[in-house]
Amino acid sequence: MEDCVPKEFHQAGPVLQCTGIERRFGGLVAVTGVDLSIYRGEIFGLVGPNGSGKTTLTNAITGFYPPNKGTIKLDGKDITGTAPHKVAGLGVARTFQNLALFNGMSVLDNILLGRHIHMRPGVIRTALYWWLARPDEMRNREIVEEVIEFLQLESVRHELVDGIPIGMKKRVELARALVAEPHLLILDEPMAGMNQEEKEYMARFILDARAERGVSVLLIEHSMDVITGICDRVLALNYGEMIATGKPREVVKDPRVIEAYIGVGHAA
Ligand SMILES: Nc1ncnc2c1ncn2[C@@H]1O[C@H](COP(=O)(O)OP(=O)(O)OP(=O)(O)O)[C@@H](O)[C@H]1O
Repeated sequence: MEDCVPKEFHQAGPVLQCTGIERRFGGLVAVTGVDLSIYRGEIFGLVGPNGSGKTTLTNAITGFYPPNKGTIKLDGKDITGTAPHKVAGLGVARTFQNLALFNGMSVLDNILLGRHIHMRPGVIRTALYWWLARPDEMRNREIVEEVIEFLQLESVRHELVDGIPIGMKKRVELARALVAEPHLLILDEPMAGMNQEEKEYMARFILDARAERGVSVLLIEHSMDVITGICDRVLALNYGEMIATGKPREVVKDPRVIEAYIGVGHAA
């Protein structure tokens, strides 16, 4: 697997290393024997048919469903089983397959929520507002403004998220993840439900986030055009197991991947 890591990423070293990951739900083995390394600055794709274990793997990494077996290292440090809020505090941000925005709140307020991991509450802090809390608040506002501009959300900033189109909602979710200033960004189907133009915008934003904000990305995506267009490497899962890994153009042509998607194996 390491053989196909482009040289520039290999030199930068891994940000995430998963080894022998297994997660069961009762008798169901959702993910088993998964090894995966993401290098600094890489955009790493995760593909597989519905129910193949992609979300379960990301839930294991982010601490929502800790693995039953295996280890997860972030920046070389073992974080296996670490609680989700702590994993977030270590620089991992994610978006969800089903939008997790707060309806009834504005775009701006939804994005501001992404800063919560950098907010330090406390009685003394509040009492010393001008000396301690205010600089933090200014930084929060500054980064939020920066990300709103970066993702071109200016025109909808005061609108309720309920009323904006799906493509914009997905962008708001990305904004909320980016304001946390992550170094690893996990995107669970960020282009689901989008039209072609919206997809192209989102692909551009992901590439720019890597280039301008230095994030590494784990991208779950069904569209093979997107995978071959923006990912450096890709891992394909089926029934919770790794079936192919490597360069996107090779993985999408792999007969096991084609079979998994077409469902030939399911019929047998
Ligand atoms: N909380 C849970 N409890 C029980 N089973 C679960 C749970 N979460 C996932 N599963 C099961 O684990 C398997 C893998 O599901 P998972 O959602 O990880 O797949 P996926 O590849 O992300 O699918 P999709 O593309 O549809 O999102 C499925 O059989 C699913 O039903």
